[in-house]
Amino acid sequence: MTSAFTEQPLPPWQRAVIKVGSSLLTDGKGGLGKRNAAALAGLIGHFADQGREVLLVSSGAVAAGRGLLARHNMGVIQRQALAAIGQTPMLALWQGLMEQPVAQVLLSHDDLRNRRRYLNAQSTLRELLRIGALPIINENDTVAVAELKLGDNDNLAAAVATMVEADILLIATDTSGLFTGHPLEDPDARPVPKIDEITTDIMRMTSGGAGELGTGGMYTKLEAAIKCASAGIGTALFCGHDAKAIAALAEDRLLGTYIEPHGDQLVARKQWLRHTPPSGGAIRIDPGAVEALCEHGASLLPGGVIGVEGDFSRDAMVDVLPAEGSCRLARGLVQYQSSDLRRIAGHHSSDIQKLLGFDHGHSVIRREDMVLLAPTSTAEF
Ligand SMILES: Nc1ncnc2c1ncn2[C@@H]1O[C@H](COP(=O)(O)OP(=O)(O)O)[C@@H](O)[C@H]1O
Ligand SMILES: N[C@@H](CCC(=O)OP(=O)(O)O)C(=O)O
Repeated sequence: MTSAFTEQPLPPWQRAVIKVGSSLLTDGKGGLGKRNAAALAGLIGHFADQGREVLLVSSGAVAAGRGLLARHNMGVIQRQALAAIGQTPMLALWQGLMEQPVAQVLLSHDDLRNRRRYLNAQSTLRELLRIGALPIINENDTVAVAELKLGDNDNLAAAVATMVEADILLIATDTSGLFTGHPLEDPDARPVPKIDEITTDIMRMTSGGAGELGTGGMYTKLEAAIKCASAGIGTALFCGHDAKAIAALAEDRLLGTYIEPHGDQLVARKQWLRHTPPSGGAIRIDPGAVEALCEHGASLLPGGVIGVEGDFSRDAMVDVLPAEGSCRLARGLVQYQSSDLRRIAGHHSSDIQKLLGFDHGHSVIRREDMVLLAPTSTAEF
């Protein structure tokens, strides 16, 4: 077998989701071990020093619980109980290694399917990044009934990457990347450094299943990569206990497998925004806001809103119109429902909390949620 991957450059990124598998966080005796976590924490700290944003999806709660209670042959309920026991030590492990505050975020399948809970999770994650905390995300194993369990953190990591519009998903596991067959069972297995598109032949390479401590093996990692690719996000698989692979990442190089996204994330998102069905609602804005949007590519703030037409909910697709006339300037996903927007229209963003008693952020429509339509716009999109 040719076991060696060679280094390749990674595309530039500003926001990453890093997923760490259980196998990397154990000590060989069934409990938590900190050696690999320390190296990965160092890498995350290095990225933070560079001003880049990282969210961590960490497995290891069940493994940590099992280390404390030495249980074997577990069914779902036993795993859920052990996850509840192990979640705190797992989080404490990371907190002990990080300089920045860590934030526990437990998500379930339900949270991702329910629009309101999804949006709240999204806002909280964005706020955590804004204040410089490290979100540490795991599945909420205790409440997830078997048929609604996400089941593996690879797919959870892809959902989080899409939710926060990450530029890249970095998956740390116990093998150097994808091989053409199971690296321990297939003597002819060769490394696969780069994948343009995940085909059924590529999925078949993962039939060997997971390692002793993992859940989905390479199969769920490729599933995650497929989800990310269609959202314009690249995925990198690397070995989290290989010092060379970690050193390479610190220099924006990859020793492992890179799975290309299908297209430019921004273009894909703007395309999606352009074609999302309208809610029938509209927002009228003053000339200063027209200039900010169309010439400077700014977000729409409440101060520039002079009229709200129709009734719409938070996250509805609304048209943005000038003070008079029906020529649409832009369209976008609104952060405040129409009744709340009427109350904050014309006010400074810093007054939102006082006026509404809550705050979904300082913008009415965030730049990344908006697409410009006016032919005279000089701002991008
Ligand atoms: N084609 C393949 N290439 C590499 N690893 C594979 C392949 N097929 C199965 N595997 C297994 O997948 C394991 C990694 O997945 P998993 O055990 O779920 O790890 P994690 O805990 O990091 O999620 C590897 O250790 C290996 O045993
Ligand atoms: N939520 C579980 C992790 C499940 C999981 O996907 O594990 P892994 O395949 O090691 O990433 C735990 O914390 O133990």
